[in-house]
Amino acid sequence: MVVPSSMTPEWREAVAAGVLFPGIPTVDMSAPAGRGELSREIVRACAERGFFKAVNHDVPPRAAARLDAATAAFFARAAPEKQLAGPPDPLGYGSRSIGTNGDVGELEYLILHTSPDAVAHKAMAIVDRKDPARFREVVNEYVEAMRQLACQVLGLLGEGLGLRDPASLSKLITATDSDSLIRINHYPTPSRCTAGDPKSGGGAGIGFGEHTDPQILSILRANDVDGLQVLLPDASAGEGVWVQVPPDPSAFFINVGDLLQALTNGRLVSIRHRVVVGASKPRLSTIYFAAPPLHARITPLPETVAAGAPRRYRPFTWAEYKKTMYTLRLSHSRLDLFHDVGDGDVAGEDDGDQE
Ligand SMILES: C=C1C[C@]23C[C@@]1(O)CC[C@H]2[C@@]12CC[C@H](O)[C@@](C)(C(=O)O1)[C@H]2[C@@H]3C(=O)O
Ligand SMILES: O=C(O)CCC(=O)C(=O)O
Ligand SMILES: [Fe+2]
Repeated sequence: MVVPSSMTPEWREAVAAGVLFPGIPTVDMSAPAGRGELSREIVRACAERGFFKAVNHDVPPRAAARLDAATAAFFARAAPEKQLAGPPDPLGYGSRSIGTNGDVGELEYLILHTSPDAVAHKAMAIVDRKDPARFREVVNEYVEAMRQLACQVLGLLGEGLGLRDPASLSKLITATDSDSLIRINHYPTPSRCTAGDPKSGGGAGIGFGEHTDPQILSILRANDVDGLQVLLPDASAGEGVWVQVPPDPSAFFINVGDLLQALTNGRLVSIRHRVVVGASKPRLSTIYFAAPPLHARITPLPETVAAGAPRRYRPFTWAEYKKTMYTLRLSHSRLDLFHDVGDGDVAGEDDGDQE
């Protein structure tokens, strides 16, 4: 387990003793205390942490098991066969390189657009030529389950934030031309040459470098291999601390993306996270990135801008944001480039035309 050096002594002691994983909220999606309490809990987790673990959700275990079997079979193929599905353009199969600006990690991956047409095309062309219908069916089933979970969370956030139309966030991702993605990451066990290399941190290496997710909401599920870490605020150290997220294959880890931070004027925070590898088993993770259509206009929702407070972000489209993001390194704080430096546009002067 990684115990970040900048942790307070109390935290360090508790984490080392295994009695506490500070700051990772767990949310029971079956709403034992009622829907109102559930929506408040989710808003609080997304505002204070930008991240929570969802348990007792409605996603059928079968959907996850079938996708894991199909993707594990894909990654088990010989390299030249997998490379037929790459290089990522930015979708498709990739190995080690992340994006096109020099980022690398100890992983291989598959990124797919979630529209049924795009899934069908990839299934037929590259992923499973022997049985494309099966791959298509398995991916579509999982994507549909993720879309429903994302809508449930965004609906609850809409209620908890007191939006005039509580469905306005979920509507952004349900449009037929939504730009949502699914990504499957496979982190092989570190090779013998790097495992003992002190420069690689005594066996631990960077699987996926630190970053925020650009979209609205990300839903991650992984096998029982650890590695995911989130950067949590540490009031006493004045800087963040990297906290290991204990694996739980039956749960979903949900994080706020940059667009949701902008839509809520910074009330909900897009959390930085990374994957550190070094475990003795390969890690397999699947992430659904819920995104709006390319033309969607992103601007702080009026209800999230406190009276008299400035809007922190200027209006932009998801297409514009994406274009900028692909020119930047993984770790870039890209949302900062969309700060409103303009004419003192304040709450109450609502231009209200959210798409
Ligand atoms: C370096 C990059 C990879 C990335 C596109 C980018 O230019 C910056 C954001 C990266 C990221 C992080 C979250 C997702 O894994 C991802 C698919 C996304 O939408 O933004 C990746 C991009 C990628 O790997 O193509
Ligand atoms: O693979 C993981 O567990 C997380 C990867 C990630 O954060 C991403 O792909 O954006
Ligand atoms: Fe991520």
